[in-house]
Amino acid sequence: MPSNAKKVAFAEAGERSWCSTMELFRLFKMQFICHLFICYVFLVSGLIVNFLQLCTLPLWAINKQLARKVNCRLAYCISSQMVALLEWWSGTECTLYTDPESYPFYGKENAIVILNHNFEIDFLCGWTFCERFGVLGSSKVLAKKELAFVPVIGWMWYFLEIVFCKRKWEEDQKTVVQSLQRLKDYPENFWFLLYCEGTRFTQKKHKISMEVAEKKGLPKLKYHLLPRTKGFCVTVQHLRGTVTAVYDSTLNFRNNQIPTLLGILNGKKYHADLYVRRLPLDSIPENEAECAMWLHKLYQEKDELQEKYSLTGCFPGPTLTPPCRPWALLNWLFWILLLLFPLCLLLLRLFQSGSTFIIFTTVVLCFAASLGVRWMIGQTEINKGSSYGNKGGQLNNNA
Ligand SMILES: CC/C=C\C/C=C\C/C=C\C/C=C\C/C=C\C/C=C\CCC(=O)SCCNC(=O)CCNC(=O)[C@H](O)C(C)(C)COP(=O)(O)OP(=O)(O)OC[C@H]1O[C@@H](n2cnc3c(N)ncnc32)[C@H](O)[C@@H]1OP(=O)(O)O
Ligand SMILES: CCCCCCCCCCCCCCCCCC(=O)OC[C@@H](O)COP(=O)(O)O
Repeated sequence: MPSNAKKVAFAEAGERSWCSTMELFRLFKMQFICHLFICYVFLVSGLIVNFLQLCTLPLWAINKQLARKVNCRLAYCISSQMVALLEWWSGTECTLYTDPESYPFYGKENAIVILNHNFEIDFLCGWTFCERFGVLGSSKVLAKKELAFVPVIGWMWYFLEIVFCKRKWEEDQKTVVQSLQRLKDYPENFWFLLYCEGTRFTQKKHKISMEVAEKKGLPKLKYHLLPRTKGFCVTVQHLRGTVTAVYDSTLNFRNNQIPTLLGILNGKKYHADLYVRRLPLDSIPENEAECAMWLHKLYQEKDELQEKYSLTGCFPGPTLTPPCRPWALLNWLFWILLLLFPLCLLLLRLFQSGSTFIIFTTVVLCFAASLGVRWMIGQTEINKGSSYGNKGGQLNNNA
């Protein structure tokens, strides 16, 4: 065989074996036993971190700023595991479309992030960008109160001073303002995420919110629910002087993919596109009614952008994707190695004991834990979402 043909045959054989290895790895990632192990690491490490967070309580009285910094690092141990799952396990790619003048500010200032709420893993893509710009541990959100009770993540959020709301303004106003005031002297750079739509997009919620838009004389949106303006206005008002910009962010997935957390756990690769516009906070009106109108106008622009994306399959402008950092993976590997040994020891002891009762109890406990994790994953699923936004509600005259 001529040497060139030999080289080609060699390269082809190499490629074939690479492909079959990747195929095996793909099948491996879909195995239930892998998911069980990932969830075991997440749950046990999460509960350890929650316990350590609890131990920082006395520190808050002595040195509040130090306690906050410690809690940011502890929270990173939990949230970065989910980011590692997205980046390294599923291999999902995240592309950032933004202008080069804004890029140097990301991660170097406090900002309010506005994001569309259409996907089950939009929060995870948000976290991924937080990780890449070094603000994952300190990232904040205006979250619905129900999430505070989710073990691990919800409990971690208490110590991160996350702002919770019941989505009933009369009850929320006081607590939301108090929580925002507390962030004024936060010792780490943070991004404060606001899903102004207040709930995830469903056809029913969209139809109802467009009826509200019509009654308010606002233009209809095709890809977004009508934004709720109170949370945004109050955040801008109370974080003025603390945050310097609003990051108007729009997320989409290539080829009309509908990503899910279960898909990520199964190793399914997605491609996320995020478009970010940096808007200086000074450009946002101080007057509440004007601020609300500003937000409605922003959502009209976001809607036009989504229309462009659906026509062209990409956002306009340059892409400047921050590189994937190794820390999330290293943190995950650390917990895997730490928790693998006691698990093996436990399983060994279990089978050595030969006791049917102990083995049965362990199987029942594993089953209960996996049901618990399944419930947690359910929190991210749109079809299990709340009924908030399914009713039009009363209208005031001011938009
Ligand atoms: C460089 C990279 C950049 C970016 C990277 C991207 C992101 C990374 C950033 C940070 C990551 C951080 C964390 C992420 C991790 C996890 C996040 C996970 C989840 C949390 C998400 C949630 O829980 S979302 C739900 C909770 N949040 C919100 O609801 C926020 C928005 N809502 C508000 O602001 C509300 O105003 C409120 C909650 C404060 C109060 O709500 P309420 O309903 O009581 O009052 P409203 O005044 O808003 O509503 C009444 C008015 O609305 C009109 N109305 C009635 N029906 C409808 C309807 N169906 N649709 C629209 N409007 C309606 C009604 O007429 C009233 O009108 P008024 O004229 O009287 O105002
Ligand atoms: C290493 C990783 C292991 C993964 C396995 C375990 C995964 C456990 C995941 C728990 C995730 C809990 C965090 C939930 C964040 C959900 C964000 C969200 O999207 O909330 C919805 C609200 O905005 C609106 O709610 P609706 O009114 O639409 O209803």
